Amino acid sequence: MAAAIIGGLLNKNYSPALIRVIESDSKKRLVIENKFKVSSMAEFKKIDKDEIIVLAVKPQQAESLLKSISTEISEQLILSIAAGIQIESIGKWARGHKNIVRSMPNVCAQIQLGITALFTKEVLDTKTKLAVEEIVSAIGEFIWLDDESKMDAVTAISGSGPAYIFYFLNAFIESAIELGLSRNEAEKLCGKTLLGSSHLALDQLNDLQNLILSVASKGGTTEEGLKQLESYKLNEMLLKATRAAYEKSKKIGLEFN
Ligand SMILES: NC(=O)C1=CN([C@@H]2O[C@H](COP(=O)(O)OP(=O)(O)OC[C@H]3O[C@@H](n4cnc5c(N)ncnc54)[C@H](OP(=O)(O)O)[C@@H]3O)[C@@H](O)[C@H]2O)C=CC1
Ligand SMILES: O=C(O)[C@@H]1CCC=N1
Repeated sequence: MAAAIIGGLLNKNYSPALIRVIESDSKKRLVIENKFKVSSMAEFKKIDKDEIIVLAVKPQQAESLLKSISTEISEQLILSIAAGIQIESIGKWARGHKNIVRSMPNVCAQIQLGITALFTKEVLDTKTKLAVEEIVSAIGEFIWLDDESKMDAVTAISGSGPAYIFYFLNAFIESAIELGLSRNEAEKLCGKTLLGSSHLALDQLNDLQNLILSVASKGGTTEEGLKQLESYKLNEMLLKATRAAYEKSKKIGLEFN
């Protein structure tokens, strides 16, 4: 995800000189430097107070990392993308630090079509708020949440969501092959169907039933397919899947916080 954010910023003509990566693995450091032409450090050192620290490690790595760098942090803003990790914990691990924004982006950030949810407990000054928004808009769109607890739902929906869509697309392609199409044909037909349908639906999200009806001609083929999806209760399965991800996000919160 960190690479996606860096890529997005560079794509928006952010100067590589403004970005520094902390990476302890020397081989990885070299790859990052070569790929993005940004500077990197093996470990966190004192930084300017108006720099933003993007916390992009795995949730289980956040506590030890923050504790180890807490004496180096002063009033910089910490922008966390770690799933489940609450602002209160980040503050605690960083010796009472307050200037924290918690966010949940998604993997579509890689092509700057991500959606990021943001939350902070602080009243950010305009400059800091704009700087945060500049970072997340480099990887797509963003929304501010009014309640941190919504972050678990966001994680289950737009954070994890791309994986459900990839899972669906993979199954869709396998079905197409099962019906006699070649892999190439199946990938092209299914991929473009998903892309076109997404674009069409984005304009009419409050009228999806109507869109469904516009495809499902009376007595036609789509009706038969839809009947099967309904009889296997795809909607209930989706609810179960998103609820499981939501509960896991809450559990990570409780476990590490
Ligand atoms: N993947 C996704 O779609 C999304 C992920 N997230 C969140 O983003 C965060 C990162 O996820 P993701 O990018 O998938 O995970 P990765 O494991 O790919 O990235 C985490 C990186 O942090 C590095 N790291 C660990 N400890 C340190 C340290 N002490 N100093 C410097 N670097 C360190 C890891 O290095 P090493 O491998 O050497 O340990 C690794 O390169 C997670 O908290 C996740 O919840 C949020 C939204 C979407
Ligand atoms: O699966 C995860 O835990 C992370 C958070 C959202 C997407 N990936």
